[in-house]
Amino acid sequence: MKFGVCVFPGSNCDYDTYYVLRDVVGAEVRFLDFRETKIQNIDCVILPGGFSFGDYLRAGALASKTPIAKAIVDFAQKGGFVVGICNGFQILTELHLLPGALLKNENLRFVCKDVYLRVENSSTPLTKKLEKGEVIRMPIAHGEGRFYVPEDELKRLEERGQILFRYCQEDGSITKEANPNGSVGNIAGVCNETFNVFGLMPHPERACEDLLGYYDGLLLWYSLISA
Ligand SMILES: NC(=O)CC[C@H](N)C(=O)O
Repeated sequence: MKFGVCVFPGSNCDYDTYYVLRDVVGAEVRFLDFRETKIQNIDCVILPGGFSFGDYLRAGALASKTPIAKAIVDFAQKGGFVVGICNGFQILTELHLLPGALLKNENLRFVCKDVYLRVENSSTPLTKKLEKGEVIRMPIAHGEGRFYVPEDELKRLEERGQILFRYCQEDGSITKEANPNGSVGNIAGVCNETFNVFGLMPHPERACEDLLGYYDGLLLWYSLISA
């Protein structure tokens, strides 16, 4: 599987993602500039974390108006895999490739900490190496991560299996205390109806090496490369 990592002005997880895919996972990967108009010879596009265009207007809003964003919509509509991490997730909701919106955190603060995530659907290309109900650990670092969808849409997402991860306690219980930003239903990650576009606020690329203290993020990349 060939990966492309998008680079916007203000991206700051682009090199981490590139490094993990190339040096830890051993995959083929190249950078994609935000001015590019076509995505060729790539199987999976990663929209990395960061502060694209300084988060002006809303996080992800300006990046969603770039040439590469238009190409990503086309690529996704043709069935290509797209993964948005944190700011990438925000860009994908702005593009309406993923449902809902990411609002300012409930406490109006930037939150940077480790979280536990419960796997809600383990039969998607991003989660197939995980077990349903399994608890994994990764860091978060965001100011606008409160996932919101109206009640009826939330129900539809649950019925279709589009919820990938929920913030939980270490034992997997879903509680208000485990929710770092006030996301509806403790939701940390979702996918589209056709299971080829994925978004999550936690950072799997920062959880791939023993040296950093965790490696659960690797399971997501291994899932994708075996998809
Ligand atoms: N780590 C990130 O990608 C940060 C996302 C975004 N800039 C926010 O603060 O919400």
